[in-house]
Amino acid sequence: MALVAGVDSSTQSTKVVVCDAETGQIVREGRAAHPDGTEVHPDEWWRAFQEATADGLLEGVASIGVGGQQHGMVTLDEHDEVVRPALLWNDTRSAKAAEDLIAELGGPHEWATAVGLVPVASFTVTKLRWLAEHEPDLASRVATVMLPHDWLTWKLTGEVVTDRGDASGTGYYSAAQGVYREDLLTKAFGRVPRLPRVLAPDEPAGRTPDGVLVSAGTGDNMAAALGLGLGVGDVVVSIGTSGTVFGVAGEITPDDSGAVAGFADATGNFLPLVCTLNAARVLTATAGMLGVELSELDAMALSVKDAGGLEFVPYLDGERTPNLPDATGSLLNMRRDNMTPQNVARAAVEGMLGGLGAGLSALRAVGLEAQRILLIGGGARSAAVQAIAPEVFGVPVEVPAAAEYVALGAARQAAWAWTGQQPTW
Ligand SMILES: Nc1ncnc2c1ncn2[C@@H]1O[C@H](COP(=O)(O)OP(=O)(O)O)[C@@H](O)[C@H]1O
Ligand SMILES: O=C(CO)[C@@H](O)[C@H](O)COP(=O)(O)O
Repeated sequence: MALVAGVDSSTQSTKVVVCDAETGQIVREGRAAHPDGTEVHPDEWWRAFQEATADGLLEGVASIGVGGQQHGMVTLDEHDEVVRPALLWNDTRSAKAAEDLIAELGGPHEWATAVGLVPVASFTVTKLRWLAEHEPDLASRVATVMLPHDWLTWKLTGEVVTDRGDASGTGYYSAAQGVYREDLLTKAFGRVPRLPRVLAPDEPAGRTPDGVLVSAGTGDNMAAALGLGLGVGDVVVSIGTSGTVFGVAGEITPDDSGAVAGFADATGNFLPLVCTLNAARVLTATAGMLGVELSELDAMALSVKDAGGLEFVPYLDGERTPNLPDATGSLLNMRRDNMTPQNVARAAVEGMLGGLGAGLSALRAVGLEAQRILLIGGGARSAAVQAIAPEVFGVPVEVPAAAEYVALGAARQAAWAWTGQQPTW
């Protein structure tokens, strides 16, 4: 049986699936945790990849693809050594750099038109400006800039390559035109370091020393879209470390408000996407505060029909959409009669989903149709999330069989690169 593998190197962990190349059936899986924090040395992702694939997990695999958390700034010096730990998508220290870059180009509309997004701290371009301003000695050593999935692909193949999906999240790549905007990178960083070559969706990146083919890889949300085989009218809500709401569009959908990022997908289309900083970890933090397991949090939230007037503003890690990097969370409208653990549990689920509901409205405002929601990610396993989501979104919500859709999408891309045909599974 011919095998392909897909990797999801996301914020909290690495997951690997090995599939039958013809049917897509999963035959083996592995996983390993990443360290916590918004600044992580890329070696940790390589360690996690090796741990997740230990004991022959990749034995017999002909082709492998890597999906990775978007936007993280990986910097290499002229000897290909990592210059500093990567700043991740959820690191908000470059919020001021984002504001400055917006002003310097003439406003949000100019950015949305140039690269399909309006800078916020998450995007690579703002992290590079931060580096140039705050760590000029390190900045001067930077020879190459890449993203987390590019770095893993490079570790596997030695090739400095990326795909248009992940490149579209940098803030210096125009997916609409298929070109790097070196002028914007120069504005942010003062010069243009070596950038990964952007591969076509089915173009292989290269081979591992053992001869395994490696596909282009992509960002984790693009890989999830590929894994789900998204169609028109489908909107995905992913509840992982980030909360994302996205769908496939045939054309770029610029949004001057900055709520919707006009990313590219992994097939040649676009992937308008709204991202919040506070998703599954709102539930884990609330469960921790209440001293209960996640399953008990679900039971508590479902034991009441509403939160009794409590409103949980879930900005525990600051927020990206809306752009409030320094915000904190709040529990509002407390009264002696409504301060029960059950109401707090319910308010946490409602508050977290509320941010994603606002994301759905923002997607509709740029013209994306939403006939149904597909709910995925670790947080989609929550019974309370599954039950309350239809009320919040106002459209039918389907929960596909629990699976690692990012890793599956990466495996599907690996099969595509290997056979030259998009797999039918
Ligand atoms: N049953 C559950 N209820 C709520 N949250 C869950 C449940 N199972 C897993 N999670 C949470 O999902 C998150 C991991 O989701 P995942 O999509 O793998 O994240 P990421 O891709 O960002 O690493 C963790 O924060 C974990 O606590
Ligand atoms: O920044 C974004 C999307 O723009 C995030 O969605 C990251 O791609 C991280 O994803 P998860 O680890 O939460 O899956």
